[in-house]
Amino acid sequence: MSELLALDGLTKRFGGLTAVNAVSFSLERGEVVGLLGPNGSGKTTVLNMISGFLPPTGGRIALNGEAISGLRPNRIARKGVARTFQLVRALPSLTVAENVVTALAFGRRTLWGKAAHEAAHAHLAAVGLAGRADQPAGALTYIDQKRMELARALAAEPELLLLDEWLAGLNPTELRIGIDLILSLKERGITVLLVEHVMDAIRALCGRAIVMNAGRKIADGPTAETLRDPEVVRAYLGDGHA
Ligand SMILES: Nc1ncnc2c1ncn2[C@@H]1O[C@H](COP(=O)(O)OP(=O)(O)OP(=O)(O)O)[C@@H](O)[C@H]1O
Repeated sequence: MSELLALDGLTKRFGGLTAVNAVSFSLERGEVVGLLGPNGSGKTTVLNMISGFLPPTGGRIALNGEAISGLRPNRIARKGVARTFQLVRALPSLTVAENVVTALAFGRRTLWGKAAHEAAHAHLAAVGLAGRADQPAGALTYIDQKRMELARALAAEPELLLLDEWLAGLNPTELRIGIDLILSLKERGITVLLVEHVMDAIRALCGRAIVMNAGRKIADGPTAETLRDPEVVRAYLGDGHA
């Protein structure tokens, strides 16, 4: 494996609040890694800095050895980083396929016309939405909105995919489908960093887990071991989960 992403001393301050405090970690190509921690510990802020939605206050981010810290989101997307958001961002009056076509404009290769529609259909098929391509996005069920969001992220042909609580709100049957979809991304060689509170999903998907508390990284290692770490249990899981 080779290193895809490296964070070095990454810091974000909002006025007097240090939301992310000197966080360092790296991701190897092909890894699926969980980024965990209590509410407000800084996880989404880390994703926002990697994807360029927030400029870091300090520290460095490198993708494939190249500094990307502070670049704008569209530049970072073109270098191979895609993300999902905590709240699904869709254009409800457009069709499902059109929603994916709009995302293609922000990817690594800009596609137009027939090529764009063919690529959109391929991404929809990959997430199990082939039959819904021509429906309005606003008519989709919750799990299908999630699938569409994933297809939109895949439209950027990412090397690194950042999932921000993508599995939240799914029922147990849907959760199984969601986990299988993320596993299919891993099989395609996509590196995934997922912020998630669903521990069953973390255990099923992530070989490694990184845990944050109050802006700092407090643990980083094999998932089972990390979830037993006394500091992680105290700060995040509570005794019931241990
Ligand atoms: N744009 C912002 N301006 C000011 N404060 C912010 C901003 N974004 C985040 N924060 C603060 O930074 C801290 C970390 O927030 P963040 O959303 O990164 O946490 P999180 O670990 O993702 O939490 P959750 O699990 O609830 O999503 C919180 O105290 C939050 O209120």
